[in-house]
Amino acid sequence: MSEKLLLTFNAGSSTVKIGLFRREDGHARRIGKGMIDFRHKPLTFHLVEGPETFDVPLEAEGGDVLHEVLDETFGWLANHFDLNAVTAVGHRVVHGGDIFPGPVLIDDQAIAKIASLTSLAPLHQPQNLRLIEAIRHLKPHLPQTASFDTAFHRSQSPTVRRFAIPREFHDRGIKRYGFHGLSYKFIAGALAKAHPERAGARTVVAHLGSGASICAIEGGLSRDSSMGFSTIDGIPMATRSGALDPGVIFHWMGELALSREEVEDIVYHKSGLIGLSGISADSRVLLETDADAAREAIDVFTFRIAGEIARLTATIGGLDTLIFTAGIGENQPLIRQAVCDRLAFLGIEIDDDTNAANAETISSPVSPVAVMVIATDEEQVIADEALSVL
Ligand SMILES: Nc1ncnc2c1ncn2[C@@H]1O[C@H](COP(=O)(O)OP(=O)(O)O)[C@@H](O)[C@H]1O
Ligand SMILES: CC(=O)OP(=O)(O)O
Ligand SMILES: [Mg+2]
Repeated sequence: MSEKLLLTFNAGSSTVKIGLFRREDGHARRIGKGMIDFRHKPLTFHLVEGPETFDVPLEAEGGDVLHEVLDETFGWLANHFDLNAVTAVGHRVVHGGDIFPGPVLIDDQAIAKIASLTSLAPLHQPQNLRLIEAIRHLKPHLPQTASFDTAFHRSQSPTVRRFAIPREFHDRGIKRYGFHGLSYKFIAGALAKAHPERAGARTVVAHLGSGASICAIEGGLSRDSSMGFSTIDGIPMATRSGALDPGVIFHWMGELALSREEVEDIVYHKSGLIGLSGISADSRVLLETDADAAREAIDVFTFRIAGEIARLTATIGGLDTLIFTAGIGENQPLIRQAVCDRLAFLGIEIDDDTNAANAETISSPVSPVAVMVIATDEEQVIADEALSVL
């Protein structure tokens, strides 16, 4: 058995993306990918191998124990790949707090530390831990590694990271961490590779997926981001509110006597595009309907994105390159157009044809800010980081 494979898991709030990589002279080369979307029951495993895609219905139901889902998923993967060749598993872990400055090999101690950060990312961290435990259960001999979303943002200055609250809370971890770091690390690397002349410039990256955030990058380092303490912060998302006046929370809990769970459910699951429109959490659907509420949802979304890009531009003292990425950023010309129209005061100008084609550079030749579309690949970063610690 000469071939060595590496498996990666990218567990977000509602999906798990699986990557399969071949280890080639210290590099990880992607050979397959899959996705399970926990929003849709019965669960299906969406598998991509080269140009082919397969949608496989799963019998397992998910819930708190993922062994069964993974066992079934491995069964299907084994039809396409030699899983006996898998020599390691890499995970995205959303919160590394101040504990993890970079990727680690997972052992009991690391698991305990990851678990200690659960209260800081209640939606993501338990899912990440469940996956790690499920792999330990199914394949106890396989080494596992963790790559942290927060690690990329540790280069932000104390001024950026501090909330204007009493100092004692900052010392107890109530500060801005930032997320989607694996995606931003990938984009910073891809920009440096494709356009070394742009790599050192002032860059803002808009990661617009179901979860969405924006990051200001300078010289490949994170300087500021729209997400701070939690994954609710910043711009509105598919189902999350984005930044919200804390007075609204007091009103809900005080005047309306809603419980913490009810408030959490509103801001994490019932807000953003689904809350604004009452129609769908998927911007594709909203762009295709004529309903006023759908148009308004997109307007609020692009208004808040443009506002945040402007704020981040102030953090890095100007803007040379604006990059759109993730599901919406990579595939939705109308959203990119609407955001860029709102940023026309920066001189930004989009070319309609290249924008419609999702081309790599979509700004017009006269635009002083280069506007780009780069596909992100968080799994590639997980795989590369896994190899770096194994
Ligand atoms: N091919 C596509 N065309 C248009 N929009 C898309 C496409 N793929 C994904 N999207 C949009 O991106 C969103 C999901 O983005 P993604 O980056 O996969 O999110 P996440 O990782 O948070 O699950 C979808 O809700 C949809 O609005
Ligand atoms: C950090 C975060 O919100 O992740 P996701 O978009 O994968 O839910
Ligand atoms: Mg994601």
